[in-house]
Amino acid sequence: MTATPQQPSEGTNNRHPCPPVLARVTRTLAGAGVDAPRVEAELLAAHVLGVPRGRLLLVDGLTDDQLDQLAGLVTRRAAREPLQHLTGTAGFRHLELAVGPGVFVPRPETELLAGWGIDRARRSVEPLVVDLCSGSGAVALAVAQEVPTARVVAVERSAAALVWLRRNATDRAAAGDRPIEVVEADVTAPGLLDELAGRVDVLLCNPPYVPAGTAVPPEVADDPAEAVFGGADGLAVVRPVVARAARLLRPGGALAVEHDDTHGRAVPDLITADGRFEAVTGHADLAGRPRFTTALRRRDDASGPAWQTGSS
Ligand SMILES: C[S@@+](CC[C@H](N)C(=O)[O-])C[C@H]1O[C@@H](n2cnc3c(N)ncnc32)[C@H](O)[C@@H]1O
Repeated sequence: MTATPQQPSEGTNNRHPCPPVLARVTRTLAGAGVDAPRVEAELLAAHVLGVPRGRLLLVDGLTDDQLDQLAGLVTRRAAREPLQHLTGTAGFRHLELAVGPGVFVPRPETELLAGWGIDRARRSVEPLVVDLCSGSGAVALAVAQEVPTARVVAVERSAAALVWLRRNATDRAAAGDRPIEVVEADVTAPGLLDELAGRVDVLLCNPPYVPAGTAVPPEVADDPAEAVFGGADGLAVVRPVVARAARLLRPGGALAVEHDDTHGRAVPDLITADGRFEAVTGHADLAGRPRFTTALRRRDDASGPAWQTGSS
């Protein structure tokens, strides 16, 4: 799309009607290899106009200034800057989260993991839910919104991500959701949240899991590397998280861990091999690829409950 505003045509009152603008933006984004160019064209135009996407065609076109602003955003998006960094927000289930450089942009596939966790949490009266590797707070805040009786603890290590997490947590609390507890910590640290050992009802985690060296699309390259890459085999954070989950969950408590689509066997095997889980189940994402694994903390722990012995 050209950044030069068009001359207003007679009768448009200095307005550029949306349909042809959207068509041009769509062509530009498609040419840049953006996956859903029409949807993104509409989202960018809606952002500039300050209206919901569904109301775009009811708007009386864009002004010259708005067209300029849109052209600037389209240029950046065509250079594959993430859409959510341009709009400053990311939708996640029923939430609109603030995101930007320094924090992982929440993905639609993680909504499924969050939904599974929410369903499990609703089975307890006042569930204790832990979200490890919390990033923007997407999973933790979705639970807090959808399970108002839940006590939710969100753990994140990155100072940059924590800024967004705390901002989103403050915004949601101001909107009336039960405040979540934000913990700055390394989820692989021995002793993490030991004070909750054996008491957690649901533990959710979307860790960095892409094997180091894997080629990723430009938008993913804009996410912080520590949010994306999980060591040589992609399991460097998953392994200690599973051990920690076994220690923190109560008997019968529920675990869900997101993983790479190449780990559809490795993560269920790893959880099973721990010996403290049962009902280990793989789940696919919206595209049908293996995406997260769930399990329940065994009630009959033959090796003795780790949460009583002090081991991790
Ligand atoms: C894939 S992102 C997930 C963010 C969020 N849960 C979501 O689903 O959108 C992984 C997050 O884990 C954080 N992280 C990576 N290693 C960590 C560690 N050892 N301890 C705590 N957080 C870590 C990263 O900073 C990043 O925010």
